[in-house]
Amino acid sequence: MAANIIDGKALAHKLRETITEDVSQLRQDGVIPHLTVIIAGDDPASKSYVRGKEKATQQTGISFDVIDMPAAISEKELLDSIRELNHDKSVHGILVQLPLPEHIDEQNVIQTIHPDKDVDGFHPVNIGKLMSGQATFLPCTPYGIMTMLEAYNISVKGKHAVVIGRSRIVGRPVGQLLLNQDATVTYCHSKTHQLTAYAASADILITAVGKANMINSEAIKEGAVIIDVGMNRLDDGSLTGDVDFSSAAEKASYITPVPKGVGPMTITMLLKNTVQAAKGLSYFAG
Ligand SMILES: NC(=O)C1=CN([C@@H]2O[C@H](COP(=O)(O)OP(=O)(O)OC[C@H]3O[C@@H](n4cnc5c(N)ncnc54)[C@H](OP(=O)(O)O)[C@@H]3O)[C@@H](O)[C@H]2O)C=CC1
Ligand SMILES: Nc1nc(=O)c2c([nH]1)NC[C@@H]1CN(c3ccc(C(=O)N[C@@H](CCC(=O)O)C(=O)O)cc3)C=[N+]21
Repeated sequence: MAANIIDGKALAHKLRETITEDVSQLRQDGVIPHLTVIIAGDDPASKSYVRGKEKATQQTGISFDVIDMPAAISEKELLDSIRELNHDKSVHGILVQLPLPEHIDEQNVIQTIHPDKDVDGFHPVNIGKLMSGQATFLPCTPYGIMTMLEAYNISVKGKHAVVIGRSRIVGRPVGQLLLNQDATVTYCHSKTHQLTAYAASADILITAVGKANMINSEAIKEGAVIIDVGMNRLDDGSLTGDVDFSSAAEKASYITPVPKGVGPMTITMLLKNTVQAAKGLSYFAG
């Protein structure tokens, strides 16, 4: 079987048209949706992701600013500037780019962002709401994945979904969203025995690890849907996912490429969450 390619970039473009209309309506109503990004240090990959977010907000009419902090910033100073943004009525969304410098406690930072401005969906209150199926900001990458599956009419109900990776920002929440939609979910991670056997039993395989080509066709069931979240920069400067795309595409029914798969959807859902924050609403996680 030759797989259908899930075109995240094209879907992202289509969704951004609706977002642009929403922003224009909000602006007519006197609300200028605004996202503030905080970045600490000068990791080139983080800088490049933030530029991607800036470009996407500009394209859709969302107002954007970035607060650049030195890597040596104290945790207290970082938390103080988040508290200031929490009180600033012109700021609807706050995103602190991860990873943070090692001396800063990531969890303290996330918990300081007001849950109503947490457009990343990382605050424990928002995670708790997601877990209990209440309205909330969904984390952008898992939200983008669910949106892609829906757009391609891929039903998850009753299917075996295997998630490789259990991070708080990708693996865990995407598994929870799949479970909310009646998939049977298995999580795999670095301590999993027989990972290949689990992967090969997946109807839907989500890889969120960060290891180039760790999954090849041997670990894929005929007709499986493959969602590759991995972003790995190779020595030649090119980007690749966790899945060996060409061999996997021979067995899968659907597959996301890297780049132009999950990445553009992540940014689109951030735009959507920011507009939603500006409207003072949140979503239903069910
Ligand atoms: N496209 C997009 O929009 C986004 C892409 N990414 C990319 O997705 C990937 C994952 O990101 P993130 O979740 O933040 O990463 P983390 O590093 O936080 O998590 C990686 C996960 O992979 C697991 N893992 C590591 N090695 C293995 C292995 N050999 N076998 C099985 N599991 C393993 C880890 O297990 P353990 O828990 O046991 O350590 C961990 O759960 C990265 O490449 C990142 O760049 C991330 C965010 C957005
Ligand atoms: N607080 C926080 N929120 C995040 O959402 C967050 C974060 N920190 N830290 C890093 C990860 C990573 N991430 C990506 C977003 C878009 C692309 C993306 O657009 N990728 C393009 C390619 C980009 C390129 O060519 O460099 C693509 O896949 O086509 C990738 C990765 C968000 N993250």
